[in-house]
Amino acid sequence: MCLAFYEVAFALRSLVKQPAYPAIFAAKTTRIIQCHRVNWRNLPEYAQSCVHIRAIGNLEHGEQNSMPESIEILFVDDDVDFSEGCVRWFEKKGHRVSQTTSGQEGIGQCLKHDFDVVILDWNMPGLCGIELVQRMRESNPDTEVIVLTGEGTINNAVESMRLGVFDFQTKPFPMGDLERRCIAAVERRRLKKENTQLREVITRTKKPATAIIGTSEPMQRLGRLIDRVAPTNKAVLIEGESGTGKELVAQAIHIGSSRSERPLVTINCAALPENLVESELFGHEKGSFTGATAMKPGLFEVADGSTLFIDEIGELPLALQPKLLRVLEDGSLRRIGSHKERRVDVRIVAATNRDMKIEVDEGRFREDLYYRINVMALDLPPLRERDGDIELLVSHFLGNDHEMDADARQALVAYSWPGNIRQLINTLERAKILADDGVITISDLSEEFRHENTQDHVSQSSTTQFPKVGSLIALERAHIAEVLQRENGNKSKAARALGVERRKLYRMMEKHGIEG
Ligand SMILES: Nc1ncnc2c1ncn2[C@@H]1O[C@H](COP(=O)(O)OP(=O)(O)OP(=O)(O)O)[C@@H](O)[C@H]1O
Repeated sequence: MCLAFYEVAFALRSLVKQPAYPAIFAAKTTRIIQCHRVNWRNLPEYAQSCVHIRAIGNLEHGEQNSMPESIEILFVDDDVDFSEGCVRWFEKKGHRVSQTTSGQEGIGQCLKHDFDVVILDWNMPGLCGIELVQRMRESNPDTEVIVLTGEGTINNAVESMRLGVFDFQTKPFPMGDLERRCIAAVERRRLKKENTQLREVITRTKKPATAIIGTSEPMQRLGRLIDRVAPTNKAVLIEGESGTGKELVAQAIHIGSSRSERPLVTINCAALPENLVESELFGHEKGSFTGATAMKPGLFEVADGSTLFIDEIGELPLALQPKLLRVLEDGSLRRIGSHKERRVDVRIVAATNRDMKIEVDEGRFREDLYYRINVMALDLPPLRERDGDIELLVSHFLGNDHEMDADARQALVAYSWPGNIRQLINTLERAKILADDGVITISDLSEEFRHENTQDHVSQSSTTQFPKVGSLIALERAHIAEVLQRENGNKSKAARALGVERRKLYRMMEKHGIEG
């Protein structure tokens, strides 16, 4: 059978003539409110005249979604026979269904659990329809609400749409259609979530993923391991010195997984003040601490269905480690200030430049968490151990507008690269600026490259270029930049040299706009 699918919209211009809708008019002027699919025959006559119908497609039964996934549904209806019938029908279809007979209980359940869809009756003793929908939307803004009522007045329909319910239907309503509406509601929920994810990721992503360059033996081995591990759902721990490309490897693992259509979400534990890490990862409710002016989902929720890359996991505060362990064990978490248990499906890829075994031995990292994140370990070799890769990387990062003479190339190949690929990129960027006529010579490289094979890259003659006159802030900036350069971008070493914690160094770099 071929079903015509209609999107029915109430044209506001007509509705505003009805005194019952001034609030909508004030808020949305000429916009059209979506009313989704309604039973045309059930609409009161005057409503038909102000309804705009647009066919959005013809679908064969079952064509819409070949195999509906299991949906978590809550029925709130005081008609026990009706809702028990619904529960049985939906359970047979493989959905997970709960049921309550009062609005108050329904809200209680929603506070404890994150349902995909709530199907509720409009007229129940105690809370009226509007109040119930309002409270549901407040407590669970992500849950889609479908109203199924015996008294479908246009007034109620419009009020519910205004409150953001997904659909408003009158009883009796065929079960098959109700299931299709639930599937569509879950799709809207998924799209909303994806939208949040994308926005979050866009604000965080500095640049698109880069190809991993390197044909040396250790890099070929790494490539094979990435191919093996990427399609699994297993947690991966990437270890390696600073600047060896750990973030790039995390991106490659995500791209090679079945989650690649969703964005990779990243958090750097060292770049955030300790007290913000928990809220970033797990989210918080409004008012749960000073400054929590609005509810905010954490990155675990943002990464639901995708991969979360936890950079510098060795910096994760000890007090938070049990909470992370719990998500890894059963996918459950609670936002700060909330009793509600939420479930997420997130793959963890973590990275560190610390020796995690030492962290465990010295009591800074929980052993049980270490084994959870270390299901598969990838060890990134330092650049000095990648035979032949320096030449490839130099050619790649030189680009088409610059050349390099043989002496300069030789100096780069002979160098030990303590700051790895990041240092190599910075070295080339600097040399490109200094090069005459686009040709880089040895004189365009800094002092340490001119002394072949020098391991002591901290040149005695390299003096800090402090501004002669200037503010304390400018002095601080110059000093941090100089120490970072001297340590070839290695933040752990730079932090040690500056006598501050790594986390503090990140904040100072951010404050001064120093790139890492
Ligand atoms: N094999 C590679 N091919 C091309 N570019 C690379 C490669 N490895 C690293 N890079 C580049 O080097 C820079 C540093 O890499 P990345 O940030 O992934 O290192 P990291 O190991 O995560 O560093 P940190 O530990 O300091 O966070 C990035 O610009 C990255 O794109």
